[in-house]
Amino acid sequence: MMKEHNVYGIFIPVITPFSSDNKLDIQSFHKYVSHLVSHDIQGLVINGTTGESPTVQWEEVKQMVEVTQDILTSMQKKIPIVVGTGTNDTYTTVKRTELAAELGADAAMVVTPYYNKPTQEGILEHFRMASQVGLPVLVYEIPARTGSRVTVDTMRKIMDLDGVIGLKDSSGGLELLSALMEYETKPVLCGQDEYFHAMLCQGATGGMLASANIHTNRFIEIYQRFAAGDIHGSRDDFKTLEPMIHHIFEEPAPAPLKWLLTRQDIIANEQLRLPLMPVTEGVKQRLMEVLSDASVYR
Ligand SMILES: O=C(O)C1=N[C@H](C(=O)O)C[C@H](O)C1
Repeated sequence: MMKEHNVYGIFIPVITPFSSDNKLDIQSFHKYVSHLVSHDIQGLVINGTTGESPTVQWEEVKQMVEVTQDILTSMQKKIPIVVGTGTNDTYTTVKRTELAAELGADAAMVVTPYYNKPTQEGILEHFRMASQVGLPVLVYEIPARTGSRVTVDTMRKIMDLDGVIGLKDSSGGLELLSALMEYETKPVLCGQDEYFHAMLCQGATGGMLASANIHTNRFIEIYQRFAAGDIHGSRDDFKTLEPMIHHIFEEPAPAPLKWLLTRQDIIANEQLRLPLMPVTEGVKQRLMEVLSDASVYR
């Protein structure tokens, strides 16, 4: 199981590949995860936003976790598998966190409850219940998607819960992170790709970055250069990736990413489940402008 000291470096949130008839394409998943695991990544996240969690069934999550475990065993790699278990219903979140623990996941990623707009007290209780399951919990704060924002005060209380090992901060700026850094806090991963370098400078211990599915080694190098103290060099490297990151998030995720992975022949199909739609020609064009063919296939 994951511990606080494992919350650093580059975590890759994986996409969920579908066939053209909208079934889980487990063959593509196998090829794709084997490719990712061949890089020096710190961990994988199944059923995150990038994994299209709102339209993925638990049975499919189970299959993806099992295939990932098989791949890690056969490649003799030991990296944590984090599973997204959070919903806007505390009972279901607890149930899913229990199921993830039974599956042998190393941690659960629990998003702030969305849509029903709970009070700060309700949000704290939600995380208290999830953290009592016994599987380490990574808190996932993403107000732009959830419709609720956790205050610094509440986040500090959540981070103090025994079963919580860290935060994935997709809060949309540096305010939450800098406020937490004023106190002793558990590790925080950047979950907002365009702020990756800025958040490292502010004290983040790494990133959970959908865009690191592409140019994975460059993201790892940026992290490693930063960790070795080369702030300016790592920033200059990161700047070269910013246009790609911008276009990967120009339309709802993970449509642009699925298209790129299909182009790279890593997955068979860019299919998404409705209501998500395939990436438009305009974004494809702009992505191709910033990624020469040679660099896309790197
Ligand atoms: O997969 C995720 O979960 C991620 N969520 C963030 C978002 O939805 O904006 C971005 C991050 O790159 C991955």
